[in-house]
Amino acid sequence: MITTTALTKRYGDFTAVDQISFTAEPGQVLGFLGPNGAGKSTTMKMLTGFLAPTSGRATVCGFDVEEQPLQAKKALGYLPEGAPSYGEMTPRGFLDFIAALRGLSGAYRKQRLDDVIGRLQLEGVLDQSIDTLSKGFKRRVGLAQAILHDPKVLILDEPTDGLDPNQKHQVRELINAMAKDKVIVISTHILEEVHAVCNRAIVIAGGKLLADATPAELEARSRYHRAVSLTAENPEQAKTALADIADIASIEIDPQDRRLTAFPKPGKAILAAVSEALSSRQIAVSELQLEAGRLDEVFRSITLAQQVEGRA
Ligand SMILES: Nc1ncnc2c1ncn2[C@@H]1O[C@H](COP(=O)(O)OP(=O)(O)OP(=O)(O)O)[C@@H](O)[C@H]1O
Repeated sequence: MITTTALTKRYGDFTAVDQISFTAEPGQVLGFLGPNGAGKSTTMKMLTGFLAPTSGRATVCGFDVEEQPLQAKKALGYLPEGAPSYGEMTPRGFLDFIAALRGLSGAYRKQRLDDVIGRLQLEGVLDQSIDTLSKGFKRRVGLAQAILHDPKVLILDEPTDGLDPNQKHQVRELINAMAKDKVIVISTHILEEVHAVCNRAIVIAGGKLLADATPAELEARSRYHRAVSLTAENPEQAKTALADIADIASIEIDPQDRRLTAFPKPGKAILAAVSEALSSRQIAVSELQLEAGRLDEVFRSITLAQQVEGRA
């Protein structure tokens, strides 16, 4: 389990992280979402003991990160932003070095090394210097060192950054496979990643925690939540056919792709009425979809509102 209590980092007059408090339990994959410079990495660095907070505190598995740093660090694995720094080492040498630092020995050490090398598919590059690896392999070596001691808490700063779509998929599967009994915190800009791996999302902007919810709860804040969108041969004609449905608040036709979206009045369900109105007027529709909500739109509205407030 991890907790932060009013965790704050100031650089002179500038507040990079502003009183962030949350608790995360095993089984949670918590996504830190936020625009560039939001304070995600700084929060992670304070959680992992790499940066001292100006005020507030963080605990990992009950250990205060500042007062009991060794116990806290033992319980966590950390993938920092970017790549591992020991570029002249090979992945084999680097992982051996980390295994020694983590105090792994004997059969367990071999089992853990084999496990992470296999999971991250590093077999083919074990003896090549890290400097000469592709960005994706560097990232995978970084991930391997983070999970080598099978920690209870994993803090992963943009774990899929620099990976190609197949590798992204593999790393997301790896995170899902490890999620059951660990607390995993990942930072990301990629909203589809939140869908793919997170069961909870914290939105940070301007150093402040602005939302803490499940991805579905965030989507429910979208104006697209429970909207019905469709592609029709003649969208204007479809719009006219839907005009009399009392529970529709508004209808928009996208000027780019000509897709029609009908937005329900608060709390209303309109899918059945839309289908009925279209079929009774025999309007051809190639595709019709009930929307869950759009995370990108919710993300924009939360973080832009903070920017406006921050400037005021
Ligand atoms: N050592 C420092 N001195 C002054 N300002 C800093 C320092 N380190 C970070 N900052 C500032 O703190 C803010 C938060 O940075 P941070 O790296 O935590 O953001 P982030 O959310 O991780 O961004 P990104 O998504 O771009 O990685 C930024 O405005 C950054 O410029």
